[in-house]
Amino acid sequence: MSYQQERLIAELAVQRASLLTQKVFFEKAKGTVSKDDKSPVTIGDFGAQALIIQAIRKNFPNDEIVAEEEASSLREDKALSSEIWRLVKDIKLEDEESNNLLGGQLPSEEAMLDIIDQGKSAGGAQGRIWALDPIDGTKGFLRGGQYAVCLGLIVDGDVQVGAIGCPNLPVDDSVTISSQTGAQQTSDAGKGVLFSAVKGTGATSRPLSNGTLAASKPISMRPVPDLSQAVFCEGVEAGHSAQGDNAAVAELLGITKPSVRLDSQAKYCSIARGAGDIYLRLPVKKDYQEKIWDHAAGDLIVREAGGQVTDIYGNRLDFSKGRTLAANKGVVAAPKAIQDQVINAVKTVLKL
Ligand SMILES: Nc1ncnc2c1ncn2[C@@H]1O[C@H](COP(=O)(O)O)[C@@H](OP(=O)(O)O)[C@H]1O
Ligand SMILES: [Mg+2]
Ligand SMILES: [Mg+2]
Ligand SMILES: [Mg+2]
Repeated sequence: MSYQQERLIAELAVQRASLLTQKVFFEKAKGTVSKDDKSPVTIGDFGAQALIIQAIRKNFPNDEIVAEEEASSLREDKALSSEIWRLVKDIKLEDEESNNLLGGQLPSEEAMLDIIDQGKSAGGAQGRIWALDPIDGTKGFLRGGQYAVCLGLIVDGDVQVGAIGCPNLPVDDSVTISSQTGAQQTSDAGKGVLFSAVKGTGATSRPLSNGTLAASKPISMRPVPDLSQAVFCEGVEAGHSAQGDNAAVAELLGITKPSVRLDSQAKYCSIARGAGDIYLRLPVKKDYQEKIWDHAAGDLIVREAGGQVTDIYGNRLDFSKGRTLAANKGVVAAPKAIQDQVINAVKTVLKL
C-alpha cells in the first residue's frame, strides 16, 4: 500500500485548514471557550477540525477519526457557532480541483457541527484511524507564536502518514530556530511550511501558501558530531513539560546553549528539517497521558527524517492504546545516532 492518495488528501486538508486559522488570527476573531480540562479552544480549532474531517469523510468514508475537539459547547453558544460558520464557509484553496477533492464548501452551520462531532473514535490497535489536532499549540496561536495543524493516519497501531502545517515557521529549512513565544511574530514574509511523510519513503517540506502545489523537498535531521553544540527545544508552556528537568538533561549532555522554546509540533518539524537537534518533553504530572493527536504526525516525520522518537524510558511511542499514549511517559526525540546517549541522561536526571 503506497498511501499516496492519503498523503495528498492529508496535505490539502491541512493546507486548507491552515488558511482558516490564519484568517481567524488576522481578523482577530479570537473568541475562546474553556474546556473541562481548562485548556482554551478557539474559533480556529473548531473550524479547522470541521474542514479536515469533511475531507477525510469525503475520501475515506469508512475510516475512524480521533480528533481533539467536540461540538457540545458550540451547540449551547449560538453566537460563537455562527461566527465560526461565517469564517469557515468561504475558505477554499485557489485550485478548484483540489477544493473538489476535499468535498467543496461545507453545506451548512448545522452540518458543520455534526462534522466536528465525527472525531470521537476510541482509537485502538486495529484498522485505519486518523489522529487530528486542528490547532496544536492553541496557547501559542493565541499569543501569535508557533502553532501547527496536525493530521496522522494510524493503521493497525502504526503511523503510516503524517502532515503538519506550521503557518508561522520560516519556509527556509536552513534557518536555525530561536525561541518564539509570541512577541517576534511581526511579519508574514517567507513563513508557512507544510511537512509530510509516508512511512518508508522519507519526510518532506514545501511552502504552505495557498495554491502552491510546489514540489516537496526531502528533509533530514542534521548530524551532531559534537553533542555540546546541539540545539535542544522544548515547549513554551511550563505546565506541559518540566523545563527544569529538560535543562538538567541538556547540562548533563554538555549542552551550553539555552533551550529554544516553541509551542506545538513545530518542535518535531524543526528538528526533522535540521533547524534544531533534540526535543525534550519530560513529564510535569506523573499521571498525565499524552494525546495521540499531539504526536502521531510529528513522530513519523522525525523518524522518516532520520530521527528516533521514544518516551523517557527509551520505548517507541505506542499509538495502539486508544486516544492517549497510555503506555508511554514523556517524549524524547533526537537523531538516531545520539538517542541512546540522550535517554541515558534522561534516566540519570529522572532517577529511572
Ligand atoms: N500536563 C500536560 N502535559 C503535557 N502536555 C499537555 C499537558 N496539558 C496539555 N498538554 C498538551 O500540550 C499540547 C501543546 O504542547 P506544547 O506545550 O508542546 O505546545 C496541547 O495541545 P493543544 O494546544 O492542541 O491543546 C495539550 O494537548
Ligand atoms: Mg487543546
Ligand atoms: Mg495539541
Ligand atoms: Mg489542539
